[in-house]
Amino acid sequence: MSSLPPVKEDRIICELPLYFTRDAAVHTKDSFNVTVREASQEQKTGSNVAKVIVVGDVAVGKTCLINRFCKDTFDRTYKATIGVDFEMERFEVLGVPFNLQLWDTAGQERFRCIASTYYRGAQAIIVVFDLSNYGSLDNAREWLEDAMKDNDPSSVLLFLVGTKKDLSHPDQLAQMEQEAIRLSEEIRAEYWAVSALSGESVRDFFLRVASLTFEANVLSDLERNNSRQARDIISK
Ligand SMILES: Nc1nc2c(ncn2[C@@H]2O[C@H](COP(=O)(O)OP(=O)(O)OP(=O)(O)O)[C@@H](O)[C@H]2O)c(=O)[nH]1
Repeated sequence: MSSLPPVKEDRIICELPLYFTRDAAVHTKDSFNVTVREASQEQKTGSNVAKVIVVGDVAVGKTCLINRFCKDTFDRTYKATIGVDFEMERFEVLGVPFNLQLWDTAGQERFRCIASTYYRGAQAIIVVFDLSNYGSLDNAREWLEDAMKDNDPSSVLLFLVGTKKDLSHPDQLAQMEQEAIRLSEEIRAEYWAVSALSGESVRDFFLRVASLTFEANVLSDLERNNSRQARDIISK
Protein backbone atom coordinates (compact mmCIF):
# COMPACT_ATOMS: atom_id res chain seq x y z
CA MET A 1 0.00 0.00 0.00
CA SER A 2 1.35 3.44 -0.88
CA SER A 3 1.43 5.95 1.96
CA LEU A 4 -0.98 8.85 1.70
CA PRO A 5 -0.69 12.41 2.94
CA PRO A 6 -2.27 12.77 6.38
CA VAL A 7 -5.77 14.21 6.54
CA LYS A 8 -5.60 17.86 7.56
CA GLU A 9 -6.97 18.19 11.08
CA ASP A 10 -8.59 21.54 10.33
CA ARG A 11 -10.80 19.88 7.72
CA ILE A 12 -12.21 17.46 10.26
CA ILE A 13 -15.03 19.44 11.71
CA CYS A 14 -17.31 17.03 13.48
CA GLU A 15 -16.43 14.00 15.51
CA LEU A 16 -16.94 11.10 13.16
CA PRO A 17 -15.76 7.75 14.50
CA LEU A 18 -12.06 7.23 13.80
CA TYR A 19 -11.05 3.59 14.15
CA PHE A 20 -9.13 3.09 10.92
CA THR A 21 -10.00 6.10 8.87
CA ARG A 22 -6.52 7.63 8.53
CA ASP A 23 -4.44 6.72 5.48
CA ALA A 24 -6.47 3.57 5.13
CA ALA A 25 -7.82 3.77 1.58
CA VAL A 26 -5.99 3.29 -1.69
CA HIS A 27 -7.61 4.13 -5.01
CA THR A 28 -6.92 1.13 -7.24
CA LYS A 29 -7.35 3.22 -10.40
CA ASP A 30 -9.26 0.69 -12.47
CA SER A 31 -12.53 2.59 -12.34
CA PHE A 32 -15.26 1.52 -14.69
CA ASN A 33 -18.43 2.97 -16.13
CA VAL A 34 -21.75 1.22 -15.87
CA THR A 35 -25.16 2.51 -16.84
CA VAL A 36 -27.53 3.95 -14.27
CA ARG A 37 -29.83 0.95 -14.77
CA GLU A 38 -26.98 -1.49 -14.01
CA ALA A 39 -26.00 0.64 -11.04
CA SER A 40 -29.52 0.50 -9.62
CA GLN A 41 -29.36 -3.29 -9.75
CA GLU A 42 -25.94 -3.26 -8.09
CA GLN A 43 -27.22 -1.35 -5.09
CA LYS A 44 -27.98 -4.50 -3.16
CA THR A 45 -24.46 -5.95 -3.28
CA GLY A 46 -23.69 -5.49 0.42
CA SER A 47 -20.84 -4.32 2.55
CA ASN A 48 -18.12 -4.10 -0.12
CA VAL A 49 -19.91 -1.18 -1.78
CA ALA A 50 -21.24 2.19 -0.66
CA LYS A 51 -23.69 4.45 -2.43
CA VAL A 52 -22.65 8.09 -2.43
CA ILE A 53 -24.85 10.85 -3.82
CA VAL A 54 -23.54 14.22 -4.89
CA VAL A 55 -26.02 17.11 -4.77
CA GLY A 56 -25.93 20.90 -5.03
CA ASP A 57 -26.88 23.93 -7.09
CA VAL A 58 -26.56 24.09 -10.84
CA ALA A 59 -22.98 24.52 -12.13
CA VAL A 60 -21.28 24.43 -8.72
CA GLY A 61 -18.86 21.84 -10.11
CA LYS A 62 -20.24 18.42 -9.09
CA THR A 63 -19.39 16.71 -12.39
CA CYS A 64 -15.94 18.34 -12.56
CA LEU A 65 -15.17 17.20 -9.01
CA ILE A 66 -16.03 13.60 -9.86
CA ASN A 67 -14.24 13.72 -13.21
CA ARG A 68 -11.08 15.12 -11.63
CA PHE A 69 -10.97 12.18 -9.25
CA CYS A 70 -12.18 9.38 -11.54
CA LYS A 71 -10.58 10.41 -14.84
CA ASP A 72 -8.08 13.08 -13.82
CA THR A 73 -9.63 15.46 -16.35
CA PHE A 74 -11.05 18.98 -16.18
CA ASP A 75 -13.42 20.58 -18.70
CA ARG A 76 -13.95 24.35 -18.76
CA THR A 77 -17.07 23.99 -20.88
CA TYR A 78 -20.25 23.61 -18.88
CA LYS A 79 -22.42 20.64 -19.83
CA ALA A 80 -25.49 20.21 -17.65
CA THR A 81 -26.06 16.81 -16.06
CA ILE A 82 -29.40 15.43 -17.19
CA GLY A 83 -31.01 13.46 -14.38
CA VAL A 84 -28.08 11.50 -12.97
CA ASP A 85 -24.68 10.17 -14.04
CA PHE A 86 -22.88 7.35 -12.38
CA GLU A 87 -19.29 6.26 -11.73
CA MET A 88 -18.08 3.19 -9.89
CA GLU A 89 -14.67 3.62 -8.27
CA ARG A 90 -12.56 0.82 -6.87
CA PHE A 91 -10.48 1.12 -3.72
CA GLU A 92 -8.66 -1.06 -1.29
CA VAL A 93 -9.16 -0.18 2.34
CA LEU A 94 -6.63 -1.92 4.59
CA GLY A 95 -6.13 -4.34 1.71
CA VAL A 96 -9.84 -5.12 1.40
CA PRO A 97 -11.49 -4.39 -2.01
CA PHE A 98 -14.16 -1.72 -1.68
CA ASN A 99 -16.26 0.17 -4.27
CA LEU A 100 -17.81 3.59 -4.19
CA GLN A 101 -20.85 4.22 -6.34
CA LEU A 102 -20.71 7.94 -7.11
CA TRP A 103 -24.09 9.33 -8.18
CA ASP A 104 -23.68 12.71 -9.85
CA THR A 105 -27.10 14.39 -9.78
CA ALA A 106 -28.41 17.31 -11.83
CA GLY A 107 -28.57 20.74 -10.21
CA GLN A 108 -31.01 22.15 -12.74
CA GLU A 109 -34.52 22.57 -11.35
CA ARG A 110 -36.20 20.79 -14.27
CA PHE A 111 -34.18 17.58 -13.62
CA ARG A 112 -34.52 17.67 -9.84
CA CYS A 113 -37.46 15.27 -9.77
CA ILE A 114 -35.62 12.61 -11.75
CA ALA A 115 -32.45 13.03 -9.71
CA SER A 116 -34.24 12.76 -6.37
CA THR A 117 -35.55 9.29 -7.22
CA TYR A 118 -31.94 8.08 -6.87
CA TYR A 119 -31.34 9.46 -3.36
CA ARG A 120 -32.70 6.43 -1.50
CA GLY A 121 -30.17 4.09 0.15
CA ALA A 122 -27.30 6.59 0.24
CA GLN A 123 -24.57 5.86 2.76
CA ALA A 124 -22.91 9.22 2.18
CA ILE A 125 -24.25 12.53 0.93
CA ILE A 126 -21.88 15.08 -0.55
CA VAL A 127 -23.42 18.55 -0.64
CA VAL A 128 -21.45 20.72 -3.03
CA PHE A 129 -21.36 24.52 -3.16
CA ASP A 130 -19.25 27.00 -5.12
CA LEU A 131 -16.75 28.95 -2.98
CA SER A 132 -17.14 31.92 -5.34
CA ASN A 133 -20.96 31.97 -5.07
CA TYR A 134 -22.65 32.78 -1.73
CA GLY A 135 -26.07 31.75 -3.00
CA SER A 136 -24.93 28.17 -3.54
CA LEU A 137 -23.92 27.89 0.14
CA ASP A 138 -27.27 29.37 1.19
CA ASN A 139 -28.98 26.60 -0.77
CA ALA A 140 -26.81 23.79 0.64
CA ARG A 141 -29.15 23.15 3.59
CA GLU A 142 -32.13 22.73 1.27
CA TRP A 143 -30.21 20.20 -0.86
CA LEU A 144 -29.29 18.29 2.26
CA GLU A 145 -32.86 18.21 3.55
CA ASP A 146 -34.07 16.97 0.18
CA ALA A 147 -31.42 14.26 -0.02
CA MET A 148 -32.16 13.12 3.54
CA LYS A 149 -35.89 12.61 2.98
CA ASP A 150 -35.55 8.99 1.86
CA ASN A 151 -32.58 8.14 4.04
CA ASP A 152 -31.90 7.31 7.67
CA PRO A 153 -30.18 10.37 9.21
CA SER A 154 -28.51 8.23 11.88
CA SER A 155 -26.57 6.18 9.37
CA VAL A 156 -25.68 8.64 6.59
CA LEU A 157 -22.28 10.33 6.51
CA LEU A 158 -22.38 13.96 5.45
CA PHE A 159 -19.79 16.01 3.62
CA LEU A 160 -20.00 19.70 2.75
CA VAL A 161 -17.66 20.50 -0.12
CA GLY A 162 -16.74 23.97 -1.37
CA THR A 163 -15.46 23.84 -4.96
CA LYS A 164 -13.62 26.30 -7.24
CA LYS A 165 -11.16 27.26 -4.50
CA ASP A 166 -8.89 28.54 -7.27
CA LEU A 167 -11.46 31.22 -8.19
CA SER A 168 -11.99 32.70 -4.74
CA HIS A 169 -10.28 35.88 -3.64
CA PRO A 170 -8.53 35.19 -0.27
CA ASP A 171 -10.84 37.59 1.63
CA GLN A 172 -13.96 36.11 0.09
CA LEU A 173 -12.63 32.59 0.68
CA ALA A 174 -12.02 33.26 4.38
CA GLN A 175 -15.54 34.63 4.81
CA MET A 176 -17.16 31.79 2.87
CA GLU A 177 -15.18 29.16 4.78
CA GLN A 178 -16.22 30.65 8.10
CA GLU A 179 -19.85 30.37 7.06
CA ALA A 180 -19.34 26.86 5.63
CA ILE A 181 -17.63 25.61 8.80
CA ARG A 182 -20.49 27.00 10.89
CA LEU A 183 -23.01 25.15 8.73
CA SER A 184 -21.00 21.92 8.72
CA GLU A 185 -20.88 21.95 12.53
CA GLU A 186 -24.61 22.48 12.67
CA ILE A 187 -25.46 19.65 10.27
CA ARG A 188 -22.61 17.43 11.54
CA ALA A 189 -20.87 17.25 8.21
CA GLU A 190 -17.19 17.16 7.42
CA TYR A 191 -16.11 20.28 5.52
CA TRP A 192 -13.66 20.26 2.60
CA ALA A 193 -12.51 23.01 0.22
CA VAL A 194 -11.29 21.75 -3.16
CA SER A 195 -10.51 22.78 -6.72
CA ALA A 196 -11.28 20.49 -9.65
CA LEU A 197 -9.23 22.81 -11.87
CA SER A 198 -5.99 22.42 -9.92
CA GLY A 199 -6.94 19.11 -8.30
CA GLU A 200 -6.29 20.54 -4.82
CA SER A 201 -7.56 18.18 -2.08
CA VAL A 202 -9.76 16.19 -4.50
CA ARG A 203 -7.92 12.90 -4.09
CA ASP A 204 -7.60 13.25 -0.30
CA PHE A 205 -11.29 14.01 -0.11
CA PHE A 206 -12.47 10.90 -1.97
CA LEU A 207 -10.04 8.65 -0.09
CA ARG A 208 -11.55 10.03 3.09
CA VAL A 209 -15.06 9.27 1.83
CA ALA A 210 -13.98 5.71 0.95
CA SER A 211 -12.34 5.17 4.36
CA LEU A 212 -15.31 6.45 6.34
CA THR A 213 -17.97 4.59 4.37
CA PHE A 214 -15.90 1.39 4.56
CA GLU A 215 -15.63 1.80 8.31
CA ALA A 216 -19.37 2.44 8.63
CA ASN A 217 -20.11 -0.72 6.64
CA VAL A 218 -17.76 -2.83 8.75
CA LEU A 219 -19.31 -1.51 11.95
CA SER A 220 -22.84 -2.17 10.79
CA ASP A 221 -21.84 -5.71 9.70
CA LEU A 222 -20.40 -6.29 13.17
CA GLU A 223 -23.56 -4.97 14.79
CA ARG A 224 -25.72 -7.25 12.62
CA ASN A 225 -23.57 -10.28 13.46
CA ASN A 226 -23.64 -9.47 17.18
CA SER A 227 -27.42 -9.16 17.27
CA ARG A 228 -27.79 -12.39 15.26
CA GLN A 229 -25.52 -14.18 17.76
CA ALA A 230 -27.47 -12.70 20.68
CA ARG A 231 -30.75 -13.91 19.13
CA ASP A 232 -29.25 -17.40 18.63
CA ILE A 233 -28.15 -17.57 22.27
CA ILE A 234 -31.57 -16.43 23.55
CA SER A 235 -33.46 -18.91 21.38
CA LYS A 236 -31.32 -21.89 22.58
N1 LIG B 1 -12.25 27.58 -12.03
C1 LIG B 1 -12.93 26.48 -11.77
N2 LIG B 1 -14.01 26.17 -12.50
C2 LIG B 1 -14.69 25.02 -12.19
C3 LIG B 1 -14.29 24.17 -11.14
N3 LIG B 1 -15.16 23.15 -11.08
C4 LIG B 1 -16.04 23.34 -12.08
N4 LIG B 1 -15.77 24.46 -12.76
C5 LIG B 1 -16.52 25.01 -13.89
O1 LIG B 1 -17.86 25.22 -13.48
C6 LIG B 1 -18.78 24.89 -14.52
C7 LIG B 1 -19.82 23.90 -14.04
O2 LIG B 1 -19.19 22.69 -13.69
P1 LIG B 1 -20.01 21.28 -13.62
O3 LIG B 1 -19.10 20.30 -12.96
O4 LIG B 1 -20.55 20.93 -14.93
O5 LIG B 1 -21.21 21.69 -12.65
P2 LIG B 1 -22.37 20.75 -12.07
O6 LIG B 1 -22.55 21.11 -10.64
O7 LIG B 1 -22.11 19.33 -12.37
O8 LIG B 1 -23.62 21.28 -12.92
P3 LIG B 1 -25.08 20.56 -13.14
O9 LIG B 1 -24.81 19.26 -13.84
O10 LIG B 1 -25.86 21.48 -13.99
O11 LIG B 1 -25.70 20.38 -11.83
C8 LIG B 1 -17.93 24.36 -15.70
O12 LIG B 1 -17.75 25.39 -16.64
C9 LIG B 1 -16.61 24.00 -15.04
O13 LIG B 1 -15.49 24.13 -15.91
C10 LIG B 1 -13.13 24.52 -10.37
O14 LIG B 1 -12.69 23.86 -9.43
N5 LIG B 1 -12.49 25.69 -10.74
